[in-house]
Amino acid sequence: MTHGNAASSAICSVQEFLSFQYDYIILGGGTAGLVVAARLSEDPNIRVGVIEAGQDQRQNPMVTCPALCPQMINRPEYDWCHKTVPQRGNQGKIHAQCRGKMLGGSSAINALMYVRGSRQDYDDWSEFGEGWSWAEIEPYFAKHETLGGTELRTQEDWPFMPFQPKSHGNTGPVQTSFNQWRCPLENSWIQGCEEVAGLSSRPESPWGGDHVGFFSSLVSIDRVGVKGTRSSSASAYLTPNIGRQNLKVLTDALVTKVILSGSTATGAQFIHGGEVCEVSTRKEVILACGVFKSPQILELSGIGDPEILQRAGIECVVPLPGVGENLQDHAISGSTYELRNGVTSLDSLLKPDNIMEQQKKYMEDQTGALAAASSCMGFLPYASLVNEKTLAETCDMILSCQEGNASQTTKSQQIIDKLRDPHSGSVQFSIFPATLNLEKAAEDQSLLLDPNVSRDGITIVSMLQYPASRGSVHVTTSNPLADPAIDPAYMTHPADVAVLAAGVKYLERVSQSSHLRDKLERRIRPDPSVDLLDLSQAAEEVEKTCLTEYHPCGTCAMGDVTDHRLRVCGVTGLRVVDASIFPTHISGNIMATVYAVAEKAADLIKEDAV
Ligand SMILES: Cc1cc2nc3c(=O)[nH]c(=O)nc-3n(C[C@H](O)[C@H](O)[C@H](O)COP(=O)(O)OP(=O)(O)OC[C@H]3O[C@@H](n4cnc5c(N)ncnc54)[C@H](O)[C@@H]3O)c2cc1C
Repeated sequence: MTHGNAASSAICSVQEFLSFQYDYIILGGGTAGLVVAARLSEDPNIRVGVIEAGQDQRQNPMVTCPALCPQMINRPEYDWCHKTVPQRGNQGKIHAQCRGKMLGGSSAINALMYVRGSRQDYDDWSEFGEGWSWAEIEPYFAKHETLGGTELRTQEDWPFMPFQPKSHGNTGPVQTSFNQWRCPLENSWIQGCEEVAGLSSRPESPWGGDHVGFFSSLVSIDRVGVKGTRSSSASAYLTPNIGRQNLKVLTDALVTKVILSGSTATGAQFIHGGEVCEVSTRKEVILACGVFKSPQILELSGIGDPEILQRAGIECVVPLPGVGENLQDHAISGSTYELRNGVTSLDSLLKPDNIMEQQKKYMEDQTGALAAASSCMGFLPYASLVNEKTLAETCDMILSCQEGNASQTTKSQQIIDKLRDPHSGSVQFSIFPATLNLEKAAEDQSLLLDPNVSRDGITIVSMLQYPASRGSVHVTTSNPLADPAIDPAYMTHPADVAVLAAGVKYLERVSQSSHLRDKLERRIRPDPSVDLLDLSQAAEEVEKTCLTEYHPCGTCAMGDVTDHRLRVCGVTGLRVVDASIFPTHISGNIMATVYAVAEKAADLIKEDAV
């Protein structure tokens, strides 16, 4: 490993960046992009250039202090602040779509929950690309991770924080840990969920391919090195390699297209300081601009559906109709409750005196609420939430609404199989120990935390893991400065409404469980007049209040847009490596899977270079 001159930095001026010849150009220095950059530049003979639209925020406390992440949302210095088109399945609402705009990308703005999908999710992926089964991707989870500080779990919390060391890495760049600070109500919620689901045990190893059940999850927070700080792809993969002479990173540079010579990618065009610049590559261009911008850049480069490109005034160079299709997101819906007198949540911690105490604690020993993230969660099979008749009706809805090509038919069948599977985590649940306003937050996520609470509250949410709805992201103009049209198509499939409603109904029962009922004063949202135990009323609510879990994926899907080695079909020298290559959604939060995809992609690129 070459670290070069310690005084030099990979982050450079545009003049310096343009003065080099690169073997690989990576477009987007986000979660996946920086993994690939770090792995490829391990060979000192390989020169790697990264072009990132955002800035270097690695030392900014907003990024490094875990609890401050909500404050970055909807601020253009951190967030792309995308908007969706009006959502016809959600009363025409325009949803905010936050994406990290800085080195580290969304791993630098996200809510830090460290979760992996189920074994079956990746086995299903292998139907769209050889080499992506659970057995084949599992080593790349361990490769990116170091699980630290497990000895810091208190005796009381220990039973709620199960893990098996064999499922975790201990030398990877991304630091994971359990929360040290937790809201006292979290364990009661876990017990209430278990009581209603009839579960007598917790998952043994939630990161080992089976996470059905309830537990306090890991978070991407360092407890060992720079204690109490966010571990992002920038801190994990760039900071340790910042002195490499063969790695150059340009910030504040907006990629506008991939340069093609015929159907071969030869470089990239970008705008920096108002100037249009071009950079060429000897080997490959790696597109890692994320789920919304990677398909946009392909289309701006003339790769995509000829009709869509023609409408936007872009000449089609490589027809590839799957680009920008297959957008899938996890949708959330849930309820907010006021707590009884004497029962507290994060709401009281946010009061001025308490927050000052927490700030002092964070400064002193990097612990307390500011060094924590929301992490209590669980997964249940849909088949366990509804009776056989409702299950059959939901599966029939998917069968009868089937449209599209053979790949979409396979995807629909996989969803049906998972909904029927009594061991599949097809619905995720979580508790946010604060009063949230889910209804307002859909349109402006900075309004998620309700500031005007007289009593402490909690919000419990249900999350659809295998959406049957399919949305899209497409250019509407050849102007690279304009956002693409983002349509997640929330709740446009009746099966999605049915699954999410069943989750909301289950949580209403949890609120009445013996572990919670004497701690909750009343439900404040949805209005108590709504009977959430009635599936049709719960369905109306989810159609009204759903919003993103921040997990959009699938817009340059493996099998449709890329091959199994993530090479763009019909183009030489161009790969996509980010959340857009997911062919189908996974159960759980997706950052860990993006890291694993990027680690595996780096190996594929190295193998293909030989
Ligand atoms: C608010 C929020 C909360 C989340 N919470 C969690 C969580 O708790 N747990 C979890 O597992 N997942 C979470 N996620 C999801 C997860 O963080 C993302 O899915 C993942 O990080 C995406 O990685 P990526 O590499 O695909 O894209 P990104 O990390 O978004 O990287 C794309 C990069 O490309 C850059 N870029 C884009 N366009 C251009 C351009 N034209 N030119 C140059 N650069 C460009 C961007 O600035 C960015 O740096 C959350 C996401 C968000 C936004």
